[in-house]
Amino acid sequence: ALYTDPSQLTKTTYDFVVVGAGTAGNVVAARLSENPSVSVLVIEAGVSYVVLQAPLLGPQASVNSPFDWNYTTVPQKALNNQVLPYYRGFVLGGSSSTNFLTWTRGARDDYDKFAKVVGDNSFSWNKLLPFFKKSEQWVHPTDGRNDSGQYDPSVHGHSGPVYLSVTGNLSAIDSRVMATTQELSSEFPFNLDTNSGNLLGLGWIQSHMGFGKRSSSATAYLQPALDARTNIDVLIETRVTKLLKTGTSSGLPEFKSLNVVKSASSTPTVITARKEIILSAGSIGSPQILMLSGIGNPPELTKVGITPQVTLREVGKNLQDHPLFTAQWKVRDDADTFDPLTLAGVDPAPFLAAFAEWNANKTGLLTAVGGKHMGFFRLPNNSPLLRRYGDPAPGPGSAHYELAWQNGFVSVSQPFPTSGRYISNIHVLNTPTSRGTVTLQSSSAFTQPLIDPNFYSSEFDLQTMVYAVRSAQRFIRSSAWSDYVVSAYTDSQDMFALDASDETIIAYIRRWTHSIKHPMCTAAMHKDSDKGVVDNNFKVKKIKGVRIVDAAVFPFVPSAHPVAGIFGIAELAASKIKNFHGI
Ligand SMILES: Cc1cc2nc3c(=O)[nH]c(=O)nc-3n(C[C@H](O)[C@H](O)[C@H](O)COP(=O)(O)OP(=O)(O)OC[C@H]3O[C@@H](n4cnc5c(N)ncnc54)[C@H](O)[C@@H]3O)c2cc1C
Repeated sequence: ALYTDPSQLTKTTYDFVVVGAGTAGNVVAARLSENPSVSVLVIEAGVSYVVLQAPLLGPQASVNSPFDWNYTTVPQKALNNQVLPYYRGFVLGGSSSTNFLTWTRGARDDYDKFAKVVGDNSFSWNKLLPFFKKSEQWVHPTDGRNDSGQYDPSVHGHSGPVYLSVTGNLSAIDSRVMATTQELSSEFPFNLDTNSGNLLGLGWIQSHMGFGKRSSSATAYLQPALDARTNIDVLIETRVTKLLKTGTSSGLPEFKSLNVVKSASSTPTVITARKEIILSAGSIGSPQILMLSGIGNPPELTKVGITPQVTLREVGKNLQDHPLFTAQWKVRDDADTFDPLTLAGVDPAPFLAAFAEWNANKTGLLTAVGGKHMGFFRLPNNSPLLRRYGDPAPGPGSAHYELAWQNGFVSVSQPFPTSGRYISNIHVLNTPTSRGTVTLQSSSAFTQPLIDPNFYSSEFDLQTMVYAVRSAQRFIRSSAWSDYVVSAYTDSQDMFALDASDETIIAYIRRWTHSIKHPMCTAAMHKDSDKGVVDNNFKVKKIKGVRIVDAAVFPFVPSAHPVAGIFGIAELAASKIKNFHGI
């Protein structure tokens, strides 16, 4: 059943207690509850999800929204000391209910390196592929077009819970993008399916949506489990404030209870797990809960008035994220872009009509995300950057940077213009070498932690983005765009000038970079007992009774968008936990 207050629970002891009904938490909870003899409670700080389902409205789900934690970063030195918004889902489904729906697993090399770092072959690409497939169900796009030639069916799942498709509604720029892959095939080769393990090249964007709607871990895993089973309960709008030590096991402190509250002033209710607590509160929430429980780096805990209980120095360290910025070109006034729906101050009629169509039939413009293509690329082998700094990529099949094209004005940081037609380039750094932190600024679970992604603290990261800009410039100057693109947009004019210096490009990057919202690795898995926070079975080191299953456990950020990988890793974790308990 679904509860909104701890006082409504009919019991406070369950076999498994999952903290966070987010992307990974719902996978684990749903899989564990497949066994009717097992009881599962999922605790979620955020709210119920029902809205947030129209794919094109993805970005509206997070910005200043009640479905988001509305975190901010500490001032970013390399970004002119700007404080950035740092979005995280605060809702059933977590960030899979508020994200931009892009579904990429990453490269075969990313996971083969993962397996090496954690000393467990189950994390290699070949061993993970069945779990990636287990989470997905390929469906055809809502516009009814034939999607063959736009993905490879053999590398996808066809009966899993999460709907996956190439996005509906072809757009005016698609044929020009495809023409560019032919004209500049050595720099931008076409890749039939960037989710095949072979990530590199330019392909059709795949999104976690089906039948015109977002498919999240709430709609795909949690809701069906709640509808069909009596052994799973979900408690929403309730925050876990700390884990409680309940005894010792094999000489280690055991934490099998936790405190939950409705608000900062409520008296905590204690909830207990007979078997295990699974932390799936995400890369900010999971380390925060560990530190609030006295598990972390002792001097940092003492500083905020918390008595250290277990020394695990890497809790909250190793934060990795992909920086991103957008830049736009003005295109012909008669171009068929989505700008009439999205620009600031435009006539609301086209949007209202599109929304009415989506509401009635789940068809139309809102069923598509803003871009149809993305590409994953590497610095050239002879790049001076690789000579100077070494290659941080997990392997030669991993991407250093990503470019994507949107059929209209898109930005995560710039103000929107009020008129015109545009194409937007998205630039992402996929192998960041900067490392950040999540630390407590108070002993209260209601004070947001200090989040420092520490963007561009490494010169490699900044210079790779400069290379990405020059690459995007070559793309749009190919002949496919000569009768379409008019000029660079005002903000991008200097940067996209043919003779732009590195300094000019860097000034733009420092001004407009934001997070792509992929924070990971803050409770990293490592094979050595004195490194990282969890072992290869997702168990928190030096204590008993707690595992972490979410984005925090990745040892390094994959060289693509992470959500598909998180679903796959959560499927693997659920299978490991079930095997361990023989359920
Ligand atoms: C706006 C946005 C856009 C993104 N776009 C993409 C994209 O297009 N493609 C992609 O691959 N990735 C994208 N991402 C990233 C991706 O969605 C996340 O990395 C992923 O969903 C994280 O999964 P998770 O299970 O680690 O955490 P989450 O899904 O965030 O789940 C954590 C859950 O724990 C809950 N929680 C936290 N603390 C507590 C507490 N103390 N008590 C109780 N509950 C708690 C949270 O409310 C949340 O529901 C985006 C993220 C955002 C926010």
